[in-house]
Amino acid sequence: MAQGQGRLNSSTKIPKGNLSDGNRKLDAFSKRQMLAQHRKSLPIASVDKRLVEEVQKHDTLIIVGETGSGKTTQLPQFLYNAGFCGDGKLIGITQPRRVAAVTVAKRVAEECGVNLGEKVGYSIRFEDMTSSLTRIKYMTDGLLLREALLDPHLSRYSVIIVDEAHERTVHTDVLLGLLKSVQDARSKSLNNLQNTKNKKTNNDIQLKENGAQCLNFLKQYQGRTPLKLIIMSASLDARIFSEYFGGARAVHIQGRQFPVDIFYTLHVENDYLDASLATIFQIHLEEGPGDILVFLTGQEEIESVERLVKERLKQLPENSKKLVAVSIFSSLPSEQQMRVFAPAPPGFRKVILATNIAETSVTISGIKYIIDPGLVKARYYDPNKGLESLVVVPISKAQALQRSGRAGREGPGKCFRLYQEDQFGKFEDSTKPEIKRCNLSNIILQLKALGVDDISGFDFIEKPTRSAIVKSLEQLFLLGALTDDCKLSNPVGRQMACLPLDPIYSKALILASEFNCLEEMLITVAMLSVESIFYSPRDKKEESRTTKKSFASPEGDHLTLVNVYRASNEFLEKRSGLSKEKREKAFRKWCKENFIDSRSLRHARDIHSQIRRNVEQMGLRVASCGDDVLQFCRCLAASFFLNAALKQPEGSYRALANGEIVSIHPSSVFFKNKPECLIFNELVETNRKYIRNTTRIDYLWLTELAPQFYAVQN
Ligand SMILES: Nc1ncnc2c1ncn2[C@@H]1O[C@H](COP(=O)(O)OP(=O)(O)OP(=O)(O)O)[C@@H](O)[C@H]1O
Repeated sequence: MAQGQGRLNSSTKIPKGNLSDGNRKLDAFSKRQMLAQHRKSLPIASVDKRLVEEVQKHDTLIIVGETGSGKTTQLPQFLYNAGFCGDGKLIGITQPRRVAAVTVAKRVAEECGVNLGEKVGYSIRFEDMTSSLTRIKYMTDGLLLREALLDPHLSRYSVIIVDEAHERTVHTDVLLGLLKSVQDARSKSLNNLQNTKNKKTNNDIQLKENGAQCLNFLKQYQGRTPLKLIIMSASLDARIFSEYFGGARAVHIQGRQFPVDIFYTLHVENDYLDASLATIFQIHLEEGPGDILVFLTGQEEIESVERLVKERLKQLPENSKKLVAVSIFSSLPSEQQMRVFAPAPPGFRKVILATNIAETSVTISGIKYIIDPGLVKARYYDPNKGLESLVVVPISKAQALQRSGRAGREGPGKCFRLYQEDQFGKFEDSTKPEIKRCNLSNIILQLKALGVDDISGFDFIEKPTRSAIVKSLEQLFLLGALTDDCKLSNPVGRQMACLPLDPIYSKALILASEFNCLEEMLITVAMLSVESIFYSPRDKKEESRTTKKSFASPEGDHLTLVNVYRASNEFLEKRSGLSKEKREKAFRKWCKENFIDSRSLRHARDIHSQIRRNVEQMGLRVASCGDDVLQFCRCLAASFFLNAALKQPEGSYRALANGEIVSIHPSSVFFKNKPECLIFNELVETNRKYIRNTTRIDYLWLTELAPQFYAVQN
């Protein structure tokens, strides 16, 4: 286990006590009293008036304050109470992650004593929990960008708080640029109106006399308040943001609630999974009560540690077995993610195995111990090769601080860093902005839809490389989303921008309505939007392979996914008479027997209903190609032509767009029986360059269906 000395100390302390345990026993009234007391004890509470004044004085404000000091939950309430929601305006708070938006909104609704969706609500992709009463709205940064498509001046908002800005997600970065221009536009239009008002009141007595005109004018005037923008985090370099916003004011909130002692290892840990496991059990057996949060790099790793925890528990004496493991990662459906927030059964300790999804913003009640191996899985995109790689890299200092900050929120905590202190010293201060390492097609499509034609001229806080912009523009042009002069095409580009999907998937849906196979494509896109439908336990590899074959389509992985989805439909329809619980139980059993991840399939079914609604609203024709699966394969070729590959003599493939030599992923139906030509969904580099989700196509279709690319090149 890690050893060392405490590093963080509290400057503000409140009496010890486990709020959530107490809460359960209290009635609603005393619960509210307790919440009110808790609110008062937060470090931010002592500076509430000052913060409100700062927001009143400055249009842009940067707030840096310790983790857990109360920024996310309290500031919106201070602003609401100070009258920032007059005229029915909203305070919007963006989060980089869905789970944070949902859980923080729930907490704030509870603190305000209202039902979620009334005064306090949240909105995330595929889920809206707001109403006409909502004034404090938590949402993902991506969602606010989408809102700007419909309301370019974000006129419903008086304040926007961009929380956890240190994460520098591509959405946060673009949002900052957009908010800067919205602020500008709103101030200008306000000045114009002010001038008009002055002129009119000076020269035009009629205005005062004409009640209707005056009322109209006032309405117009009041609708255009300046947009207040607040940028927040516990770990951001205020200087960068301040410079970007023309010397915006930055304030620091002092103090944290409870101390978190930091421990480092004395030696380098070569096997961090083994070290994590050892630390979990050392805490469990030697430390006092309190739950554990472990940061791992991905689903596979989480599932393997979960299995190892269960195995090791079997070897412990009966009185030491009271430990439950729960996991959280981004591809889990929201309702499954929420399980980590439920208390452990009485007398049990909970260990949460999480990716960096639980790194910022969230408070998980009961967490006292953090285990941080110091690693994260990050996506890197090479625009020249069109190659995405998933690489495990060291975290930044900012991330380490955020991770330790998940403890010390309800009482003192401990953070075990499974690396040496001098290793920590070598970590980058902050995380490399995502915009510098991701495929930009999606974001460029959205910017175009927002009317930003000159992407290179857009005021990014940090500009992506020119080659990344050019490559993405080229891709969008080839997909038909842009015209020759790089404007959004009508209707295809506009329709693509309306769908909350990767441009290539949106294009596949639009084309599918022409190929009469939108029903199959909707299923395919939904199934591809979740991590992995099939799983194969180590001890049942052969059995799971045989079961998977029963769904396999000779055309490839896409129709195999369609077969799984339809089989689940059939299964559920036959049990439509059962109660919801019984049906769900039967569904899970069926999934288990078929080596299907029930959580992923449930999630895919939800996504399917959402995007089906989207395409219906757009007026696309939803029809099935029935047995004419060739139509579906041709449609895949017409949409994924940029991802076509040809078999090489030695059995590998050459990706036609970039010449990369790639292998078929072992999970594919074509792993052994390889067709001459295929299209794939993903090209990912892990230990090799793999293509995943493939369908057999005829090479000649490419020139016929995508002449814009193949007729020129070949
Ligand atoms: N869901 C919750 N359950 C229990 N306590 C909570 C919950 N959410 C917040 N709290 C309490 O409110 C405090 C302030 O939380 P808040 O999220 O506002 O802090 P923050 O300053 O935004 O932290 P961070 O920078 O880590 O996001 C927490 O430390 C915790 O004590």
